[in-house]
Amino acid sequence: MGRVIGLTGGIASGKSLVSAYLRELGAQIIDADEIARRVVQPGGPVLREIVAEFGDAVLNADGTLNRKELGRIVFSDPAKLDRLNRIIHPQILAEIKMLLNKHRKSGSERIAVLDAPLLYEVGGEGLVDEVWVVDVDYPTQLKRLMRRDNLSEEDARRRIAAQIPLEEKVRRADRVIDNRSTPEDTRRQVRRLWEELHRRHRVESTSGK
Ligand SMILES: CC(C)(COP(=O)(O)OP(=O)(O)OC[C@H]1O[C@@H](n2cnc3c(N)ncnc32)[C@H](O)[C@@H]1O)[C@@H](O)C(=O)NCCC(=O)NCCS
Ligand SMILES: Nc1ncnc2c1ncn2[C@@H]1O[C@H](COP(=O)(O)OP(=O)(O)OP(=O)(O)O)[C@@H](O)[C@H]1O
Repeated sequence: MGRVIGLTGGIASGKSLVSAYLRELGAQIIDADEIARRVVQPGGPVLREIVAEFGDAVLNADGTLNRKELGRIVFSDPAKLDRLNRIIHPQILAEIKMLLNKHRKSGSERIAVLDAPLLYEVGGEGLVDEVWVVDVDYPTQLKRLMRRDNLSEEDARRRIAAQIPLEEKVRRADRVIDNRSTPEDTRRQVRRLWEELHRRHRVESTSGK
């Protein structure tokens, strides 16, 4: 009851693609990137702390966070990224814990998927029942990231380097989805894992676990 899968991987490895399929299959998606955007809304303590640390240059004229500018600052300097993480990660984690508790307490049979690029980096694997990692080879990841976010090769490499290496995440994963090939191929793997999860689940409930 209330089972939770942690979905992670590298930047631009294909988590959004996989979580969209999982949603179609009936999963309830909890999106950490979306939570990260919510906790920096104007008027809140997190945005105030960010401005105190990085200055007014990280604000748009309307008082919202200038994400592009903050991204430029933190992804070119690991010490600055660390300072941002110390401000924002505790808030993101608290929000995730609250949503997962709500899901578990609801008694819902629905499977929840926590889509969190930094699940391992923030020590969040203990919050989920199992971890699925979306894998891709480095050249493909780099190419897709540059194209999607319109980044130079150097900037894309830096963003990839700001995370635990994907090979390590793969080693730590319970299940791995290989997203090197076509979206259709990935969809087939996701469906197989989803069916396997339900088979395991049924065995567990009939054996009284
Ligand atoms: C620096 C910010 C403002 C840049 O915003 P931008 O809109 O350009 O990127 P977006 O938030 O969509 O993130 C894109 C991808 O970058 C990667 N990424 C984001 N934050 C981080 C980080 N702190 N460390 C390493 N990689 C990160 C993730 O793979 C994410 O999916 C933003 O990424 C941010 O607030 N980051 C800190 C919050 C965080 O850690 N988010 C991840 C959720 S656990
Ligand atoms: N199998 C695929 N074939 C071709 N392009 C793909 C494939 N999977 C994903 N992409 C493209 O690669 C980019 C990255 O994928 P996606 O946004 O799903 O990654 P993500 O892991 O969610 O990234 P982030 O960590 O930044 O949130 C997107 O532009 C997406 O359209």
